[in-house]
Amino acid sequence: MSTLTITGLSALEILDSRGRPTLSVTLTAQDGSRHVAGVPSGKSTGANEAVERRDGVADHYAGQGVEEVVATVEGEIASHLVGHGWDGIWEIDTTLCGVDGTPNLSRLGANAVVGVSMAAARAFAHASGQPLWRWLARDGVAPRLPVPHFNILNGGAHAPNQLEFQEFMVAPIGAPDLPSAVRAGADVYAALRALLVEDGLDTGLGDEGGFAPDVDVETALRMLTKAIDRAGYEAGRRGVAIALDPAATGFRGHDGRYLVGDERLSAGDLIDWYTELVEWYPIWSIEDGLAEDDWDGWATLTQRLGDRVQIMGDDIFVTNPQIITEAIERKVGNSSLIKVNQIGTVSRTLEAMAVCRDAGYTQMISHRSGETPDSFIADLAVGSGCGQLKSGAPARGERVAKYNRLLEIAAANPDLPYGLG
Ligand SMILES: C=C(OP(=O)(O)O)C(=O)O
Ligand SMILES: [Mg+2]
Repeated sequence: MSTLTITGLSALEILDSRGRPTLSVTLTAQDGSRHVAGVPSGKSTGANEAVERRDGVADHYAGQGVEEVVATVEGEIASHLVGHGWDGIWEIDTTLCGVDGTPNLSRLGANAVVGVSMAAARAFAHASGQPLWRWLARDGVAPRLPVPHFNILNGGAHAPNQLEFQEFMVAPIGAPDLPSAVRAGADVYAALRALLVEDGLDTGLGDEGGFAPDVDVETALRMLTKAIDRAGYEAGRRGVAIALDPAATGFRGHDGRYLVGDERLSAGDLIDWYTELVEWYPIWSIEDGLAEDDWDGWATLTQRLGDRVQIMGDDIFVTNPQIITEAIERKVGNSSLIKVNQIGTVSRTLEAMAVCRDAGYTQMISHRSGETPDSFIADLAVGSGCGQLKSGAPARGERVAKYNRLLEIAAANPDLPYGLG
């Protein structure tokens, strides 16, 4: 094991992909090497996520800044970390959580903590002489190149249209290798653009780089299926499948009904509709199909569709090992989305993934809708061997940075397997 002595810690307020303030953290190690992490930021956040801290006063250009968070990294956090030798990321992360003292990192800010934790992980990888993905691989886990899930059609909180579902992703599950999968994502994205133009629909983009036309859910699914075909791929698991993130908390009314078009659906109605959609379209995964507090509905959804599609929790699980453990006990979902900033440290992220693995729950590593060019999650997806990554459309620099990092890893490591595993 390599010991890491931290000699410096600094932070900077930068902009994320939405033009909102976020921070980058730079950690300097004893050998003079510098390790930088860019902090992402979600918009459709789960109620139980670790808390992103922002300055109290909304400022003139982009909402609330993070200057106080920058000061916390350089002041309080640095005072606990700099000048000490550390034996592992667990030790640093445990110290950060202890110094924070709250269950959700709200005092220091999860954005401060996660930036330091990611930079520290990079420093440990460097000290061990390994690429980040290999250093992140834990005992008993076989690294692999994940199936990229390209979010090419955006709705919900990420787009100005009326489309209820937040994300319509294409997943080249049947591609022979990672480069072919990335090419397939780009081909389908281009085909969808052409279809939108042909139909006179808007080709403006949502927050994650997918198109944001004003269409309803079934039209979106029809267009996606057609785009897959038009691009020359087989629609379905042997070729390019569809994954949905309805992010259902976002279209649930105060009375607990789900508001879709003119309809006010119960959880049961919505589950019936999902069952039909899975029948009619090549859907392989549904994330946040019901609201985050609708645990009974989730159990029913899992019972009804869990043996046919991946039923994945995002807002409901928030990458929290305790919540995922409860979900496993209650047979809620069969898969978890994994977002590092949702739980706040690299160690707790790895713990959440281990809990999933032990229970046979699949996992998908995820970006946030507000991103930087940081490609940490690409390495995490490979090292964890989970087989799935979502990072938005195959366009826009902050999204493409992750897919391009996968391509780099693939090129340098031709023996790494590709696929769901
Ligand atoms: C990536 C997502 O969105 P956000 O980052 O806004 O939570 C998501 O809901 O899966
Ligand atoms: Mg989600």
